[in-house]
Amino acid sequence: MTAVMPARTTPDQGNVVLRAQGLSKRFGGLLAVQNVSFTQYAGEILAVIGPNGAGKTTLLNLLSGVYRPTSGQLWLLGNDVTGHAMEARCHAGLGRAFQIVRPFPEMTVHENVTVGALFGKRGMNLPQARERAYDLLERTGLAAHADKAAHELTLLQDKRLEVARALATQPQVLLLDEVMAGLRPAEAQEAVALVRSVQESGVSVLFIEHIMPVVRDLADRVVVMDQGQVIAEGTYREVTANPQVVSAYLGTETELHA
Ligand SMILES: Nc1ncnc2c1ncn2[C@@H]1O[C@H](COP(=O)(O)OP(=O)(O)OP(=O)(O)O)[C@@H](O)[C@H]1O
Repeated sequence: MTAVMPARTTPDQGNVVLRAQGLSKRFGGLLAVQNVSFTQYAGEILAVIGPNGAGKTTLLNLLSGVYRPTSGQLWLLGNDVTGHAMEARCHAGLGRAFQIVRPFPEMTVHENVTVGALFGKRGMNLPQARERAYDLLERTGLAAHADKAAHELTLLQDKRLEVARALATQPQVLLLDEVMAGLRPAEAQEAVALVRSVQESGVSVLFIEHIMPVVRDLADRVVVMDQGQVIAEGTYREVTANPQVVSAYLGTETELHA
């Protein structure tokens, strides 16, 4: 896969959008996430990678509020949101797009995004939400499909819809859970360009991804997890040269050096 990236937006390191401190999540006897700490800066695209079962999705569920942590704290835009439910985090500026795309299948593409706009921002009335939805369909390349039922979309269009729905909630931080999964390389490039355009619009992005060329092309910084813990953090080049990371990926199907 070749990189066709425009110049990167420089993250604002004086401005923290997301800070996790000692986050842990226990499922019975299993510590799926152990004492995870990281910081995300405004405008930054942060990737979370790691072999299967490393705890990435569980971490994302802790960030978005699907799970409460067993211990640890989370700050969003300087506010402690550790005890906040998903809806409250969404209203506070955290958006999420899921790996398994789940729009309302019988509603149109435009209606699906309108629902996102109504859900995210308190005080937005229906005409405003409908207009915002049209803007987002333009931005995500779905305008021509606005009146189709959501179930008629292709996989790539579904992913675009999921990003549009998450953006409709007006997030300052967008969480993406393997949104490139199942895409062909050319489609993944289109999805990469979309994520880059999201960042350029001022939204910080945290994403989980298994496809290493995507991580290399998109991430300003990479957090590597293995067995629930953060084992490395740095640029793509730094973490893929880290012996602990190489050893964590040894014997997996993922080709670490894209
Ligand atoms: N709800 C749950 N109940 C019990 N165990 C769970 C639950 N969710 C995840 N786990 C376990 O926690 C560990 C971490 O899983 P998680 O899905 O977070 O990893 P992952 O890094 O996202 O993996 P993958 O890359 O395969 O999606 C795994 O051992 C998994 O079986």
